[in-house]
Amino acid sequence: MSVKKICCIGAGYVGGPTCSVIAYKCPELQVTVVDVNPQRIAQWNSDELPIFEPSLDEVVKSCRGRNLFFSTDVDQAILEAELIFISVNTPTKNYGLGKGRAADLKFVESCARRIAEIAKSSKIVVEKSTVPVKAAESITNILKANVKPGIKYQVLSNPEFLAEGTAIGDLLNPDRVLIGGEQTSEGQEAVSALGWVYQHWVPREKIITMNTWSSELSKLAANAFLAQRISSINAMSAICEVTGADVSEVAHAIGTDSRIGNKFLKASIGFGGSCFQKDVLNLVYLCECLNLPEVAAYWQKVVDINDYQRRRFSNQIIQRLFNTVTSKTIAILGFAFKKDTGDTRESSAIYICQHLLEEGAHINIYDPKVKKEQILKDLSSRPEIFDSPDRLNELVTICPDAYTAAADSHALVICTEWDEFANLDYKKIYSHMLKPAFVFDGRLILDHNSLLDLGFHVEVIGKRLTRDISRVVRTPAAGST
Ligand SMILES: NC(=O)c1ccc[n+]([C@@H]2O[C@H](COP(=O)([O-])OP(=O)(O)OC[C@H]3O[C@@H](n4cnc5c(N)ncnc54)[C@H](O)[C@@H]3O)[C@@H](O)[C@H]2O)c1
Ligand SMILES: O=c1ccn([C@@H]2O[C@H](COP(=O)(O)OP(=O)(O)O[C@H]3O[C@H](CO)[C@@H](O)[C@H](O)[C@H]3O)[C@@H](O)[C@H]2O)c(=O)[nH]1
Repeated sequence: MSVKKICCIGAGYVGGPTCSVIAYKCPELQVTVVDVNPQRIAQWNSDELPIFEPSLDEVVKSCRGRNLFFSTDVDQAILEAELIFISVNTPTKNYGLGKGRAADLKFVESCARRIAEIAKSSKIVVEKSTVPVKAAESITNILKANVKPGIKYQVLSNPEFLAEGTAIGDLLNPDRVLIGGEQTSEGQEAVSALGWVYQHWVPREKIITMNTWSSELSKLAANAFLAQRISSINAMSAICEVTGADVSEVAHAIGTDSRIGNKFLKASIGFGGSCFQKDVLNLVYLCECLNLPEVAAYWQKVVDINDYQRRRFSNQIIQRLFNTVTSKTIAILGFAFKKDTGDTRESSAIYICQHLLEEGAHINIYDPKVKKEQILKDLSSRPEIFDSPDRLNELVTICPDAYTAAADSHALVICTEWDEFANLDYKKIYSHMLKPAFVFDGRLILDHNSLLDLGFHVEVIGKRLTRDISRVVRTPAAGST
């Protein structure tokens, strides 16, 4: 089947950037991204895109209206396209069977049903959303059960590996593109058709093809391995803080082993984002359903350690502030789940702020890209913390910059590794904070010795660093040798 028109259902963090890059690299293809959310589509058609992603603006503006379209007319786009990406959200189920672990596939299923109802010609349906193994089989069953005469469907798995904040670079220069399909001649023809789209810019050797189930599992496996590395280094960070070892040195030492590699070994306040926790829990649930309880327990620990790391960090703040933060003011720098994105889904900052709010702390929050309404919405996800509706607004202040957030605060907490936080005037910040002034670096981005010299009490993940210890280390005292 030759592909001329592509439709993508779901104009989110994946559908939007992925299809913009396809349109950018394949000018002869017409790409239409559709969504049921009219506000989102209006933003994609405006000067202020619904998501912040470096270089996304340029890519969208170079092809929007030429061969890239954003629309709410889902049916028309389905009707016209030969190839349809399903790129809708697959959140953790919050009801019924598998609640809190299984992926909720209701949006994926509704797309399959819509395609079956609308299509008047054969389609290649591409599962771009992250799904449990065998989801493609369910999509195929729905399509085939509703098939009209003369129409044929092929369902492919083509998971997305982009990371937010680097999405455009990841899409333009992917480590690999994975395509899973049926091991039949029609299946392989569909795999080739999708491969042809990517071959416009991705070298052929980076396009990996396999059976559908391997492809689906590979996506969950990749995220589970990445999340597991973070939980592993964060578990090491707890040992470091007790023993006096330095987690960055340990990460460097193990990362030079080419079998381990040096990426994804940055200790932190725990991984956030819409994917890692959701996908690891999805894997845990899959293992339980497959009667593999030991395997399920193994992966569950990756999430448990992440929860532990977040709680450990907020407990450390409370302990260092003389065991109480009640009515104290704490400045939180960064609310997004990582730098270079405005996305806050599952951000560790949410959990840390909620722990501090539970203790009655006042918090001043500054993030360069997250909007006030989003922060307040995220923090109110646990209404039981606030004994009255006004309490949230009483305890939380959203600030226009880091200096305002820090003024008159007892402590400054780095939650997101935004570059600008490393270059602030900490002398000025110190002079406007209450004393003793504390800095908690949850991302290991600050110059800790300079902060100590300015008079701050400094606490960092994975390293015991007090003013006194630092002095001993940096200026060997007489008689210490
Ligand atoms: N965010 C990431 O970085 C990332 C990376 C790789 C894979 N993924 C996976 O990709 C999928 C999408 O993630 P996302 O972050 O783009 O989600 P998102 O929530 O940003 O976007 C999903 C969009 O789908 C729309 N939608 C839902 N049902 C629809 C329907 N029936 N018809 C039309 N539109 C519909 C929603 O309105 C929403 O705008 C998920 O499975 C996710 O796990 C995400
Ligand atoms: O060494 C590290 C690396 C990351 N993180 C944290 O881990 C989280 C996730 O970061 P990252 O993986 O860079 O961003 P995501 O956008 O969540 O991307 C992940 O999830 C996507 C959705 O499935 C996949 O497509 C990507 O390949 C995968 O990296 C963030 O909170 C990071 O701060 C650390 O704490 N330490």
